[in-house]
Amino acid sequence: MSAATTDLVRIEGVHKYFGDHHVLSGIDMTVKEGEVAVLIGPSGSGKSTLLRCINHLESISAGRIRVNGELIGYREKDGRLHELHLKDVARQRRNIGMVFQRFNLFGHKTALENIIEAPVQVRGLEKVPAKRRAQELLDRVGLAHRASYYPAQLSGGQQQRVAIARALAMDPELMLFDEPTSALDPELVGDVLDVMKDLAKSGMTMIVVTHEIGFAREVGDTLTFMDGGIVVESGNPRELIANPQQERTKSFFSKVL
Ligand SMILES: Nc1ncnc2c1ncn2[C@@H]1O[C@H](COP(=O)(O)OP(=O)(O)OP(=O)(O)O)[C@@H](O)[C@H]1O
Repeated sequence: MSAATTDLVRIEGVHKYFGDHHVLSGIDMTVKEGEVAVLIGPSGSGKSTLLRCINHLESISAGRIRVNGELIGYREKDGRLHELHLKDVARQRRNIGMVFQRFNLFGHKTALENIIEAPVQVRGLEKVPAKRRAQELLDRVGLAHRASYYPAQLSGGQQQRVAIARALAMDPELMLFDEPTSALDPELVGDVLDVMKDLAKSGMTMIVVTHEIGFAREVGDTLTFMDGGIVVESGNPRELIANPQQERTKSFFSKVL
C-alpha cells in the first residue's frame, strides 16, 4: 500500500506444463515493492501453480521469474536455463514467505516453537533472540498470550496467524498467500484478513490468491483475473470489479459478487 517504485517481482512469459496439461500459458506480471497484488479466478485457472512457481516449489516450463532482480530457480547461461542447486533454491526461498490454505504447523510444538524453528535451524539464530522476536511476531498477529499453546489448542484462524508469524520470522522481502482464509470458519476470516491488512500497511510486498473480494477492493493495489492459465485482465481493483472489460471477467464477477 506504500508508494511503489521498483519492480520487486517480474514474471515474464511463464509457461507451465504438467505432462500434456498446459496450466500456465504465458504469464506476464509485475509487482512493485510495497504493493499488494491480488490474484483471482475460477478453480483450476492456475493461480496456485503460479504462486508455487514464484518460490520454485514448482519448476517452470518456459519464461523467467525474477524477485529483486534475481532469477528464481535457475541460472541462465548462453540463453538457456539451468536449474539451481537445492541449497541456492533454499536461499532464495528464505526471502519469500509463503502462507498456505492449510497452515501445517508442527503439532508437537507450541506456537512459539513453531515460529523459532526456521530461524534457529536454518539461519542458526540463537534461541534467546529468536524467542524474543517470535514473541514480538505473536504480538503483531494478536496472539501474544498464546505463545505456549499447541496448534490443537488454537482455532483455525489463530493457527493461520501463527503460520503468518512463522513466515515473517525469516524476514522475507515478499509474502505469498494461497487462499489463506478458504479453510477457515467464516467468523475467523476477519482476524486473519486484519493481520494481512496490517502487513500491507507496513509496506510488505504481497501476492495474495483469494476469493475475498472485499479484501481485494480495500487492500489490493492491483487485481489480476486469471482464467485458463492466462491473465485475462489486470488493473486497479475497484475499477476492475466495477467495470471489467473482458467478457470472461464480467461473467466471473457476475457469479461471485
Ligand atoms: N502437481 C500437479 N500435477 C498435475 N496437475 C496439476 C498439479 N497441480 C495443479 N495441477 C492442475 O493445474 C491446474 C491449475 O491448478 P491450480 O491449483 O494452479 O489452480 P487454481 O486456480 O489455484 O485453482 P483453485 O482455486 O481450485 O485452487 C488444474 O487443472 C490442476 O488440476
